Amino acid sequence: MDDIDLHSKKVLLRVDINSPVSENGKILDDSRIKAHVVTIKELLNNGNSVVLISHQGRPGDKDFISLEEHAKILSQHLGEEVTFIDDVIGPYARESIKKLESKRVLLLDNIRLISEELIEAPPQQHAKTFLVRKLAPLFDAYVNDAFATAHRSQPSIVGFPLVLPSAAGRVMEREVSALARIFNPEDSPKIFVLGGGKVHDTIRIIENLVRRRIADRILTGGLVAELFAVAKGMNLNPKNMEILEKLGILSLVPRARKLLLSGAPIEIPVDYKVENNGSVSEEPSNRINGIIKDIGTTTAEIYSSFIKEAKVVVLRGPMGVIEDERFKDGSKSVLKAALEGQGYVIIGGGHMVSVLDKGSNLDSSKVHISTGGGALLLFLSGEKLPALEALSLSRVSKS
Ligand SMILES: Nc1ncnc2c1ncn2[C@@H]1O[C@H](COP(=O)(O)OP(=O)(O)O)[C@@H](O)[C@H]1O
Ligand SMILES: O=C(OP(=O)(O)O)[C@H](O)COP(=O)(O)O
Repeated sequence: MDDIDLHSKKVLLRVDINSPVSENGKILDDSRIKAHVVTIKELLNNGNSVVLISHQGRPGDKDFISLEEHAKILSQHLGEEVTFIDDVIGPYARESIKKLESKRVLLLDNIRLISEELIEAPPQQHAKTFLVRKLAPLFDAYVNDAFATAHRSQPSIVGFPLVLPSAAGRVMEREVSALARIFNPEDSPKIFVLGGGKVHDTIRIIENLVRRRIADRILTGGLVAELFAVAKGMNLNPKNMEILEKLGILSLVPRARKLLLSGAPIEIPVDYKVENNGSVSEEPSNRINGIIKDIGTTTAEIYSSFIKEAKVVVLRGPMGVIEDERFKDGSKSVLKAALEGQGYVIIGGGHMVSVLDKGSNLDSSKVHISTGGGALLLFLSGEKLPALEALSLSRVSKS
């Protein structure tokens, strides 16, 4: 933001306020919303008017909701009114942007309401989308503060830097510089605790970690663990297999098997917390009758013993269905073990971060809480992030 003129301009600011959402559509954790206040405040203090864009969830998922509640929460943290615009690239949004006065803030609705936003493609292609062509002419500059979405080559992330003066926001800058500084490939043992539901992203991350020999041990939870359990030939029972099938996770079994046969240091749970007709119990991994909802107590204890020996621990994605209080224990256990251990701890992912005890005062010299999950891990595993590549293209094209 120090490299381009951001004074008294109209600025399009891409943030990532994608947050964990309860079954009834309420925001469960506002960490990501709070994180962007620093960038927004700086832009407003320099006389800019700011239009925010972000996604929430994915079409078809329960957490794919409007950003109206996000605007209310952001207004509280910012201490300024954030006007929610019930539109994205239509005439109402464009007129509101044109009329926006200095030092005011708008938040457009969920950017993934625009079908183009779900397409992954190079910056040159996305610069020609309706989304970019409708919005870019209304702005003087584009700032990308969405580190947590930096791994997505989608229009709102990579399409604008080729057509507007662009810069990284303060959250993006802080994450990239902090992670580059703290993540020393030489430190070992390095343990990765990988859970959650984005299994297609996570297997790609694990393949990178194994190929580059970055991880000394990978402890799995969530749906990631179930993939590797199936790959190991374990019988998870038809109910769990149906869930995995519906999510397209079973198609990843060959890749998981290849990783296991290559000797990748991947651990899977020895027991699970399951739900059966509404009741919760624990079952050994070789006799699963219920629907898997969390790792079991024995697994949590074993994982915790590994974690406490690590020099670096990276955790991303919860061990269980943390939207339900009954299935938070696995995630809480591994987080507790990491924070009590002697190693450096990096915690990422919207859902995993939401499990942290808000009251705990964490030692910033040994803990980095990232706003990113998949983006964090792909960055640590050595992949180039499309958002950063697009910003560097912008600098080249400007010069
Ligand atoms: N065993 C499980 N079965 C189904 N969903 C799970 C399970 N464990 C975790 N999840 C889901 O994973 C989701 C979070 O995954 P992900 O987005 O990858 O994590 P993060 O946001 O921390 O990166 C949560 O919605 C949670 O309900
Ligand atoms: O929550 C996010 O990623 P994460 O689940 O890896 O933390 C980002 O907002 C990206 O969301 P996406 O994975 O739907 O593109």
